[in-house]
Amino acid sequence: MEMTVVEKQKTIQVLNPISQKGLDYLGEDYQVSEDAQGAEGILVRSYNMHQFPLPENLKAIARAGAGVNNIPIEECTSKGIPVFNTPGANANAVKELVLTTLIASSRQLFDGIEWAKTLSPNNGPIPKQVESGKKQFVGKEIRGKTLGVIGLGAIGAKVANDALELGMNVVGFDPFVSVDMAWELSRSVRRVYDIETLYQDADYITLHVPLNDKTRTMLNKDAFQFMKSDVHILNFSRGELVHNSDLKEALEMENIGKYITDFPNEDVLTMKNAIPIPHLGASSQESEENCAIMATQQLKDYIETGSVKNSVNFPDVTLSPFRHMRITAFHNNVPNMLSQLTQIVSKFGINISEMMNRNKENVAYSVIDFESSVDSSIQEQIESEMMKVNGMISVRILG
Ligand SMILES: NC(=O)c1ccc[n+]([C@@H]2O[C@H](COP(=O)([O-])OP(=O)(O)OC[C@H]3O[C@@H](n4cnc5c(N)ncnc54)[C@H](O)[C@@H]3O)[C@@H](O)[C@H]2O)c1
Ligand SMILES: O=C(O)CC[C@@H](O)C(=O)O
Repeated sequence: MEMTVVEKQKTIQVLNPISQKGLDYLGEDYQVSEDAQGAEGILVRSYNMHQFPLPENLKAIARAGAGVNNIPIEECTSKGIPVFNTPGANANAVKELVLTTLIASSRQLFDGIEWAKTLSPNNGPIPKQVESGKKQFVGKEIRGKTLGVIGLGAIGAKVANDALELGMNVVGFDPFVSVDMAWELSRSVRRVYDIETLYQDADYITLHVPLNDKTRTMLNKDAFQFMKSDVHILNFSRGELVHNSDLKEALEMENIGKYITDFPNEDVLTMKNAIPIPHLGASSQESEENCAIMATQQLKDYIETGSVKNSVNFPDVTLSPFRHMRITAFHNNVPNMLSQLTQIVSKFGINISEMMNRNKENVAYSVIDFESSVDSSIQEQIESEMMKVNGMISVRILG
């Protein structure tokens, strides 16, 4: 009788809806579950993972999106779990919504629509009421006005370039802009090196920075005091970048004009001249598919080969498939690690076919390919010896 050995499927836990186009990339060796039971990978969008107990067997987390402030990065690093994101995959979707709302708020479209919905035939013919009431909603064209873009990454650079095409003057601020993004950016964007100049010059300000300890509440009363009193501020990055009570006061006192945000909270909903949008920046079919495909591929590639692409806490390493066995080790970025690891391998009389080491800030990732396979008891011994090396965080044996 012929026996079929059924390989156990790997489990990927999904914490938010992930486009099926992305999940299809996992193939039949994987099962997708909302349950943490045995999960080796997690796919997540905006779910807040800070109080979330990480599954015991977890190998990696992939964020289908850009911002990773909902993930406990430090905890993941200390446990040797890479966190991936999908840079640029939703940038076009966000850019389109930023430009849409920039024009719509400038033309008082949101207020106008709300007013139109309140009209009643009891007060006379609707067309007559429209024509007599529309004068309250005379807006401004954006052509010839100045847009200040804070953060010139994947989204900010796209917004800046397209705003120029719409006839705006664009001022950009980003002290850490990457070389790739600097190449993307039109030379007509005027870069400034002090943010106050941007605040002073801009008729519209759009925020495209990550939320971190340096950017939290960066828009506060000290910032608002430099701005034009009719400035429109667009926040499609994160709510916490803006100081709530300072914002409320600035809007009440008409020190700023309007606040358009993709991140409404209890306070924002009651603020004068605030326009709440229910986090729709990345909610296009194309963007959801792009993010899901990129996140799934990166997660699967890491689980199966140890390759690292677009991780926020691991160094990038592109690896070709291995023939027999591969060891990946994640450790502190200290001297002599690779030689300690090769010594352990050679003690077991194993030939090494390839090895490499990459670092990122204070951590590093070493990969060693074996020229032959070894049985599971030797694998266990190698893993346990490597885990004893000073500075070692995690070890995986693949194959
Ligand atoms: N509304 C949405 O649905 C949505 C979608 C995607 C991204 N986002 C948010 O937008 C943010 C930006 O996304 P992205 O794809 O452009 O990311 P990105 O990493 O490509 O760009 C961020 C840019 O901000 C710059 N920066 C960092 N700190 C800064 C500071 N203090 N001052 C000025 N610039 C600074 C960086 O140098 C980088 O160029 C994300 O972190 C996320 O929070 C929101
Ligand atoms: O998943 C989403 O809908 C939003 C994602 C967005 O906030 C991001 O940071 O990429």
